[in-house]
Amino acid sequence: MKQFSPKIWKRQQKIQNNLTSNHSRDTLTPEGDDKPSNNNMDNDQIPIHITKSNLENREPNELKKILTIISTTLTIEHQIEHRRTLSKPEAGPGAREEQASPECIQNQDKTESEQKQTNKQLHHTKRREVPMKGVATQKRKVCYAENEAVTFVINAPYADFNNVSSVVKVMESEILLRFTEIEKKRKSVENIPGPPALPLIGNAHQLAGTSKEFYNTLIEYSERWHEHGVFRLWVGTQLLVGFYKAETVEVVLQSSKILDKATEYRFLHPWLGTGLLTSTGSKWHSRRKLLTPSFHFKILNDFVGVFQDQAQTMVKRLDSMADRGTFNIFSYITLCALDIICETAMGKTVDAQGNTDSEYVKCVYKIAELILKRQRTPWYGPDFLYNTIGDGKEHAHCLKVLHEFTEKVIQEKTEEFSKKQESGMTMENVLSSHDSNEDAYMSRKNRLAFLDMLLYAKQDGKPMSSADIREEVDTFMFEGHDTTASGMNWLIHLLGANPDIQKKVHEEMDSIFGNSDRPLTMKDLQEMKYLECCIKEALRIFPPVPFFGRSLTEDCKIGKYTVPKGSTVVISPASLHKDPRYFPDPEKFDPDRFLPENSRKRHPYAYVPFSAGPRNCIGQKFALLEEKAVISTILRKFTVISKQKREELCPIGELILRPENGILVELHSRIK
Ligand code: HEM
Repeated sequence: MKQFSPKIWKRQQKIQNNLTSNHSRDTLTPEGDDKPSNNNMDNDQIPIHITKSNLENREPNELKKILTIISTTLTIEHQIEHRRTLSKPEAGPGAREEQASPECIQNQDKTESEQKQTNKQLHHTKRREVPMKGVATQKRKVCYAENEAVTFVINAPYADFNNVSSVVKVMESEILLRFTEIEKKRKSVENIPGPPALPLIGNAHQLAGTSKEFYNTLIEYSERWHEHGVFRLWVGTQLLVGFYKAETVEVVLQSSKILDKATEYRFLHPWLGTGLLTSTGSKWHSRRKLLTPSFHFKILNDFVGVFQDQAQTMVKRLDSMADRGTFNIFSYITLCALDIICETAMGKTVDAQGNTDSEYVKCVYKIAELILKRQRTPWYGPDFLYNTIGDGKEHAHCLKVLHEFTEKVIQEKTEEFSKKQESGMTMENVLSSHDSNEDAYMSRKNRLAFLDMLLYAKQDGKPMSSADIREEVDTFMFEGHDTTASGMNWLIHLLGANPDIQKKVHEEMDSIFGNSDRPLTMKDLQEMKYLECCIKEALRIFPPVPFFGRSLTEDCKIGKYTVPKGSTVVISPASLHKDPRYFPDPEKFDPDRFLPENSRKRHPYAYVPFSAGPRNCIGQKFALLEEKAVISTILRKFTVISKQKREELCPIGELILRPENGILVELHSRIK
């Protein structure tokens, strides 16, 4: 028979008071006597019964409260109390395990803090873990997972006592709670239009096809429910709400509260950690503040030299394809973009264009493919399963290669940086020595990279750790090359399919460069006004990031609809950008839409290829400059003829929007 100390009893009372505030007391009373001092209980019972019948009639919020109270009050201390009791030989079923732990019994010679420490360690090592979906208990807290797709482990406080029946009861009530919550959620969003959902799997079966089908389904739904501005889907028990009208998108993107990324981004964590793209809360805030100066105009000015050099390398490769019929230009542009981001992010050339066998380059592509596959394959979710299968092993190999590469570069740069610091160089000196001469071509030796800026950056007076730096460098590598590559490829198709528009770009190039083949400068890029309209229009028709997601941390009101907390919001620029109210004849490639006089009055959230609001793309200026530099270098030299019709392009909405069949073109040398 167990004895409970007055302290524990107080906790019991607290639970009881909370539980019985609205309901009849007899359903939830602790077993045994009501009195603190003689509170006898059966060994294989926990002090409180939590059964379906006494939870069934409660509101989900109340249920949640009850379970939170129970787990916060049954603390480590409580368990230690149990251990002490159980360590007595007559203690019953749990006794054997505890007898082997004489340290459990309070040692009078130890100070209180030493004792606490010992108990803590004990608790930690002896704790048994009961796997369970949908809820996590960490020491004192029950955290409710907002996304049922995640599997958590409940470190059930009772598990230490071989008290299986009690654990089962807790689990039963948790499962009941989840179902009650989901049912309530389903009812509350019934008025949001969407396809009928099956029990448990929801609409997962409709989304389970290829990336192309997935993309097409989302586009189709946004067209079907266009006038509502939202549609809902259930992926298992997770609610996804699509937003694709300027008025609804604005509510999410302008909010300073809806800043958390959707849970699907967690598969990027092994590679990118929680860098700027994937972090949340105060970490994101401070990183964003810290990294913004890295996109300073003076730094971007240095990058023009990189754009120029890499675009020249690409044009040399394209020379061998010119005037020779149709070929796929996709990988030429993509490898150029990869070389650009390597050099600008790390100050290192990987020569992807010259060395397509590079292990690093292969792993960059492979890991993106593996991440995407994992996002769409529910059983690939749990790490312990994923790590044992072929894809998981390949993923681990790629991670090793990618991280080792960035770590090596960071180490080399850190050594260089230490030398510079010894000679008294500061961030201010560096920036002032990089006077923004828009007309100058910066030689490779003098260029700065993002990594240099990160080494100089200080957070609360302290430099960033090399792990922090790696997160950000890897994030730039991921976010900063496929996106621009996608944008440039679609643009090349559109220019090649619209000779009149291409002619205007040629005229603009000729007016800036004449017959000269001199290197381009920042000033030249700023003069490319018409090309900029073309780039923006291509980003409208084919947004490189076709969807992005946020997780709602509170209910979100959209007109007559309430999208509940915990839902994933999917913003779809791919659908948003085709709204005929803002873009009449939306499929038409018409760069004039972006002339200042035509875009001034447009709804600010009708066009968001770089997202918008506080979590917009930090690299958008960089991206526009890079696209101008690369495309202008191609068009100074060649005329492009597209060899595909629009319907033959088959866009696939993966992590980025890419053409299923590549971009088939003919290049003809320009005779000026
Ligand atoms: C055409 C090219 C690009 C497009 C269309 C694009 C688009 C986007 C979009 C839509 C987001 C928001 C994603 C989300 O909320 O999940 C984003 C975020 C971001 N982008 Fe870009 N991007 C481009 C180029 C770049 C480049 C070149 C860099 C870096 C050099 C970059 C770095 C980032 C980072 C770090 C974020 C996260 C920002 C934050 O959460 O504070 N992007 N980008």
